[in-house]
Amino acid sequence: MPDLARCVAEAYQTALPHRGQGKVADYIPALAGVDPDRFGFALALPDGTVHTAGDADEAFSIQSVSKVFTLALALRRVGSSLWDSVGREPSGSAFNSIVQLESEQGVPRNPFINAGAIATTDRLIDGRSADEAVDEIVAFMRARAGDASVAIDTGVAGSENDTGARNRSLSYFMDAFGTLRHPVETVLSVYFRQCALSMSCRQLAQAGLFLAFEGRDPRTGEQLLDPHRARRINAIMMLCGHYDNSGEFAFRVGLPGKSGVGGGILCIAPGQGSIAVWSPGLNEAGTSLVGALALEHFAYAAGWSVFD
Ligand SMILES: NC(=O)CC[C@H](N)C(=O)O
Repeated sequence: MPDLARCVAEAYQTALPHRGQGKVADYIPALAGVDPDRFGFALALPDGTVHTAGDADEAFSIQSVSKVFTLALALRRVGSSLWDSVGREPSGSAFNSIVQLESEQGVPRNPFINAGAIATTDRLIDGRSADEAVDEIVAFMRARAGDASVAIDTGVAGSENDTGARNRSLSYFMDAFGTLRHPVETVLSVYFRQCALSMSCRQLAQAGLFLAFEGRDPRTGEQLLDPHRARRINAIMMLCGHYDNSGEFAFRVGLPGKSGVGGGILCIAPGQGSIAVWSPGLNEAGTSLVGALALEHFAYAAGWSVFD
């Protein structure tokens, strides 16, 4: 059994000299001002232990990492009929690409590209108001993180709404094909807010634990999702979690993961634990450069790659 506290410390120290590398996302103005030198790491274990390093308690915008949780909630709510609205193949394209939507009749490739996440959120709403859906998401994240302070950063959500031409284009294009069941602005009002959830590495790592333990929160014993659904979410994270950088991430880290343009990455080590890292400098595909480096080192040191 590896000394996990030491693996965390070593992964952090190994990636630390690279802090500040990469480019902070600036297409959402509220994210542009985040300090590029921030770097946090948290490993949550099933017995409730959390090993941390660096800025692990500072809240950041989880952005597309939220797509993992809305996928879980949508599957819980509408079951396998979700797959009428979205596929589960890697796209090989950028997170906000529109090109495949035209030739593929408005059905996005997978739930982790923006179009697919918007389609997933549409199904999660399931006839409710946007606020009711957001309340469910926030309540779920608070319960999973074990922390009632988890909240939406309304400044970031407003900024996304103000600069949301691209996401509106994706949504109206899907709407034209009949993919969406609710008005575009209702769906986007949920989507922008889920992306603007503000959480720390410690909170996020704890929130991911149920995915490492077959849909069951190992701390409370609650079965939150059918085991086969948790397994499938991990499969989609492995193949699609980093857009056109998913192959590289699997090659280097070997764990299901999901990145967000806020610089956060959630990684699931099935049967072992859940890891969250945060550092705002991104590689070209929008994945945290320093975060991926730290995860690569950690997975290697702990022997936790699913291919080990
Ligand atoms: N990759 C991301 O994190 C993108 C999320 C962002 N809110 C967007 O929709 O553009």
